[in-house]
Amino acid sequence: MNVHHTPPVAALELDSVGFIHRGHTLLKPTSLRLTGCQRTLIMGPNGAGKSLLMRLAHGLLTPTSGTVRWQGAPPAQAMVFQRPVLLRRSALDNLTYVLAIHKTARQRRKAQAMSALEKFGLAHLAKRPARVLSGGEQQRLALARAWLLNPQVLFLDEPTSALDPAAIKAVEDAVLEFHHSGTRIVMTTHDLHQARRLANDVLFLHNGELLEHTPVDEFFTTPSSPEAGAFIRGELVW
Ligand SMILES: Nc1ncnc2c1ncn2[C@@H]1O[C@H](COP(=O)(O)OP(=O)(O)OP(=O)(O)O)[C@@H](O)[C@H]1O
Repeated sequence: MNVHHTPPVAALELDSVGFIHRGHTLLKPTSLRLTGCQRTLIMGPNGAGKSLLMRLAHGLLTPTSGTVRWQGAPPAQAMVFQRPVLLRRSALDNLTYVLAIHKTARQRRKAQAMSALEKFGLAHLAKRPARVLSGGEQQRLALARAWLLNPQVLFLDEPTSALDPAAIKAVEDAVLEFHHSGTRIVMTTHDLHQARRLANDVLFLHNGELLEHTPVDEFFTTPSSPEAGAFIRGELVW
């Protein structure tokens, strides 16, 4: 199945990236740089601008000011959403469809798709309509689909917020699997425990402003903004 990459992933640079909608500043000018094969967790209360920042970084939204730039060739990217968008087809066909779009030879599609289903513990559900799968199974199917794209950067927007602990564990294991194969991870979460488990570094947003970009240990032990401190203590309600 996928031949995972070894070349270094291009750095992503945001230079004074802002987003204003109908006169409201939703993201204040934000500059940051993501390099290497890190797991970056974007944290902050509801409405802080986490998803917005991620969509701008992924290129789903165009900033109203500033620039989003890859240093070098833009890498293969995939994005996993809070609620997976799946086709009204079987789990297997959701995957072979993606392979067809990416022009994988017809005779190789089924084997590759089955291999991805196996990797994410879904082989026994291959024939089941994707839309009747449980929330956790659907999310794993979305991850299997992303795996087939062999992304160098994987963006995940609160992929576990609707899941129970066992399903959360399965998704987190899958995220680590991507990372081990050389994929940079950029993920939003509300969950402090999840950030401690997964993050190398943390981006902390509050009211549309990036207040911190720090290694995870530093974020939890010596946050530099009072807002991050309050968030960590559970005092910043959302
Ligand atoms: N494309 C858009 N057009 C207009 N407003 C937007 C757009 N995307 C997000 N917003 C607004 O920007 C603000 C930040 O939204 P965002 O979804 O980024 O927050 P968040 O930090 O991810 O919050 P949550 O934790 O609730 O998901 C919200 O007020 C939202 O309504």
